Amino acid sequence: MATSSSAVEEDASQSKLVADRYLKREQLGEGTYGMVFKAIDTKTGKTVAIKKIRLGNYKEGVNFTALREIKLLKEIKDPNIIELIDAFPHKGNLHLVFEFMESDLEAVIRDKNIVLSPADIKSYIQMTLKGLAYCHKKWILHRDMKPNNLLIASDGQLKLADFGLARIFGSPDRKFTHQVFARWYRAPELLFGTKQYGPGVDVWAAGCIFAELLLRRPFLQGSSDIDQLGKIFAAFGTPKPTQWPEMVYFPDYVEFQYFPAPSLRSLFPMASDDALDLLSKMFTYDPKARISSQQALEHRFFSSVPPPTKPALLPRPPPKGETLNERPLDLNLQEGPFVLSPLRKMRRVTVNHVGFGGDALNAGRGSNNNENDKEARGGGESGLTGLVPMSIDLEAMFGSTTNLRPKLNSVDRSHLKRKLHMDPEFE
Ligand SMILES: Nc1ncnc2c1ncn2[C@@H]1O[C@H](COP(=O)(O)OP(=O)(O)OP(=O)(O)O)[C@@H](O)[C@H]1O
Repeated sequence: MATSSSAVEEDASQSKLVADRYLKREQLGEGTYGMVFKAIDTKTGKTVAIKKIRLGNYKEGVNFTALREIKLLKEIKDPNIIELIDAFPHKGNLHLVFEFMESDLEAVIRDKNIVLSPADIKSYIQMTLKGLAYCHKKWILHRDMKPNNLLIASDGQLKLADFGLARIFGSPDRKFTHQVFARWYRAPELLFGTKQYGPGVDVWAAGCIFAELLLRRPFLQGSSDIDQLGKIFAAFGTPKPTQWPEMVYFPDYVEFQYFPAPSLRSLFPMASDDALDLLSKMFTYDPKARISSQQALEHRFFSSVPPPTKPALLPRPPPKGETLNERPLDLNLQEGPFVLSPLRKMRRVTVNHVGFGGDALNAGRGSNNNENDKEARGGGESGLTGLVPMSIDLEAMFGSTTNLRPKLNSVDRSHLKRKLHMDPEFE
């Protein structure tokens, strides 16, 4: 996304120059480590994203190890890893400058106008695994893989963002509202509190992202670490010590009621046999037996038909910051004219998607209640429509699994707030 030199000059008069090089533009958002701003790199004319990391949280400042690791990150060059262009301290904050990315995988998954074909899903998950394999080869773990950390460039390339930051700046604090969602991608060994983990944690998370691409909603949405484990065990069966001998020695190990594994096919009815085989290997409990990112790339899923879609041809949401005005007018998205005569009937009909194909008509819901609307649109939490068949709801299938999963159906309010862009404090 290059900017002409005249545009740079014009901008220079309006915006603030940071570190004598970057013209600061609007704020893009705030994440675990601090604010992110859009900026123009006057040296290259390119648009960049600057992550401003609050050093106040790191009492001794960034130590030498951290600086050495940041230097290492700058040397990572791979088409599926976001490029760290520059790093510098400014006014007590550390600034990390990254290439600017138009979108992210979370936006793709949530965009109801996007239909993802099996070839598209294959392409997105292949790019994810390629980025992971590159870093794992260099012994760098991500540790915080989730769809909004998988950014998408204007040429369709998916790039892993925030690589290595968890190691440098410490594991993100799960107290932050925006971090709660990362739990859904956490491997069972992390949930059991082990401090000795490896690249398998990223492979597990990639498996969750693969599942989310297939289902178009987060796969296992735990409301606490224990609930997350319960949901994992309801999906894949409670692990037996013979299956995963180290499990019982983990610091936070708790014994769960035995629950047999349902068939993977019942969870992902539309996935190919190859996709299911790869998923089962990514979701192997014992991290030592779990498939590696490189082995996953070599799995027959990627060589069987259909071939993965070329990145440039992948369906993508409109770039960030693009307003509806810039898109073709869609009358379905607009409010129609008001009715001036008294209403005879205040009734609205919405369609509720239940499981796959089990649509039920749901009449008379209030139109101003976001949560009701979301629920009515199907899936509760994610509010996704049945663009692709939804998976079977585990509880609906297996009846009472409440011992395993105490809050299976509870809607995560903070997630809703985030998805609806509401203030986390809002009640
Ligand atoms: N390289 C980038 N290009 C464009 N936008 C970016 C880039 N990096 C981050 N952003 C945007 O800035 C915002 C904050 O990003 P950040 O990565 O700090 O947190 P997050 O991904 O929202 O949450 P978390 O910290 O939990 O991962 C998000 O909207 C993100 O899409």
